[in-house]
Amino acid sequence: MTFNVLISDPLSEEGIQPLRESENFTIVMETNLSPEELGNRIGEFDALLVRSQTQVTRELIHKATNLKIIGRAGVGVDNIDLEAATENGIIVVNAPNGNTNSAAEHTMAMIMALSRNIPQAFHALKNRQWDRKKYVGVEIKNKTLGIVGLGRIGVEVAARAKGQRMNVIAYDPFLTEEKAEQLGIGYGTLEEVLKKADFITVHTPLMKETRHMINAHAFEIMKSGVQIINCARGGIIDENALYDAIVSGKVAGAALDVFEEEPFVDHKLLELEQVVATPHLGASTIEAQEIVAIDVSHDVIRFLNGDVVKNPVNLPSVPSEIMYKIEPYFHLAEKLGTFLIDLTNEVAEEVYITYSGDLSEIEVAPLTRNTVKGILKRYLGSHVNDVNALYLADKKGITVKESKTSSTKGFTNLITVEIKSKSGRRKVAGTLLNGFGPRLVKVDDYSVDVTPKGHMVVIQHTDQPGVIGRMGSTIAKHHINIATMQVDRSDVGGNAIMILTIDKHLETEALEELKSLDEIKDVTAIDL
Ligand SMILES: NC(=O)C1=CN([C@@H]2O[C@H](COP(=O)(O)OP(=O)(O)OC[C@H]3O[C@@H](n4cnc5c(N)ncnc54)[C@H](O)[C@@H]3O)[C@@H](O)[C@H]2O)C=CC1
Ligand SMILES: O=C(O)CCC(=O)C(=O)O
Repeated sequence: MTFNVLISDPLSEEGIQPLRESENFTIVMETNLSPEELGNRIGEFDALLVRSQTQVTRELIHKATNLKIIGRAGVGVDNIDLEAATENGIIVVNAPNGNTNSAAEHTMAMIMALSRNIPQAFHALKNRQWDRKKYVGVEIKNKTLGIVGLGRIGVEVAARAKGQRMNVIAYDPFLTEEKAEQLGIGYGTLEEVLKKADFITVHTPLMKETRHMINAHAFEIMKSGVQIINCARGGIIDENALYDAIVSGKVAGAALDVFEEEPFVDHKLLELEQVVATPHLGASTIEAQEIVAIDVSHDVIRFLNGDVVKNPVNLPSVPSEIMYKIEPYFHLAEKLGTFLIDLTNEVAEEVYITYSGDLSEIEVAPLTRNTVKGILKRYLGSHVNDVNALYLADKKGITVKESKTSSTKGFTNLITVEIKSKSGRRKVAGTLLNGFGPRLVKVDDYSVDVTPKGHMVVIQHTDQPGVIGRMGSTIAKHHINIATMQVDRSDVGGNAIMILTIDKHLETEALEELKSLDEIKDVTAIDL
């Protein structure tokens, strides 16, 4: 199978070598498409690779009928409509580590440029003006750098600023006093950081919670003469409030790499001499571009070849050593879900999944997604995948609950799935037998031992002589071969269950004939 990959922003040629070298990938690099042209072409592609320029909107995603994966060669995914991608079962991956150093170095370069007026002085000199008085700067040694958002880049900026003998104070909702102490920096609330700092640099993602977090009120509580740096995302700082704060003299200068609207060429901020700016260059180094492109290329290859990705954005990431342990259960989990929803033959209202034995000690969220995928496939078809299974269940009002128990019931591992529907509850359980693969071991309270695979028939009947013979001859009449048969009963002469695996699908006519037999209470044909 060949996969078509569209690269719509400039990516490092060395970085996309893994894709070029993969036999089953066709690469199209078109970095100047208008939104309309992109919309017209996107339907041809299985994968889309972008940086921050291409806007992957809901509208574009709706046109992307074959798209399976969006790779963001960088960190921020605010140019991608994640909800629309998730809803449509498209996985989004990014490259969160490749440009950390470059962004931190750029931030330091901006702090230095700002404190010593380097861009302004150079600009004057280019215009043949030798002015030493006008461009007197400030030292950064012993000044306080306030960092808002102490993630990968924030931490690297802190280390570099300490190297420049700055005092560093940071705010991040996940930062603890102990962690700050380990890093040798101060720790404060947002307000404390804003009040104490001489330089303030933001390193959060742009989200609704961080949009305009540096606003008119924030500028009001800052020290007079504060300098502001934004190498994270335009929109974290309110540009109009920043303009006013500079004009009023409250803010002495600002260094901006990112803007609310990009490209940013015609804005009143650029008219202010106190503003230095770069056109979103934080990650623009040879090293960073190569690494981020390599990272997303590998994830695209992994995903389209059916392997587990390393940097999912709209799926929780699971460490590879855990993934290695649970991957063998994926098939079992999905088949249990499908088997049970077919048996229930009604819309699920609640789904309970219990993991026992070995599985009680590890992260099982991917198994829950696979089970729910197995269930929802029966309502929604192949459009359901790992990415959107839980999202779609939620949209359909289906509650999914996961629990763990160390009780093994004699199995080293056991997944029990129970569905509550309008007319009651039904459950199945399955195990993975070492060396023998998945087994269905319980249907409601009956014990069975069946490989959940292929064409199956579940027959509920009363336990009495002759049923098996009559059922067998009815099936034979329809030229269907029975491959395996499992029977269990509640008690002698009570309720019983028979599970057959057969060589072809049980057609309606045969099914109705089976149902009409006296002792038979229900028959369900299941194709896994
Ligand atoms: N200018 C450029 O070219 C580049 C910009 N970036 C941008 O830098 C930003 C940070 O990147 P990373 O450090 O890799 O991300 P990260 O995810 O490692 O760190 C983000 C930090 O922000 C914190 N945070 C979230 N909400 C917050 C809030 N309300 N207040 C304070 N902190 C909050 C998080 O707890 C996290 O620690 C992203 O927006 C990314 O897009 C990244 C690379 C290059
Ligand atoms: O692709 C780029 O150059 C921008 C990098 C960036 O902003 C990010 O990684 O979030």
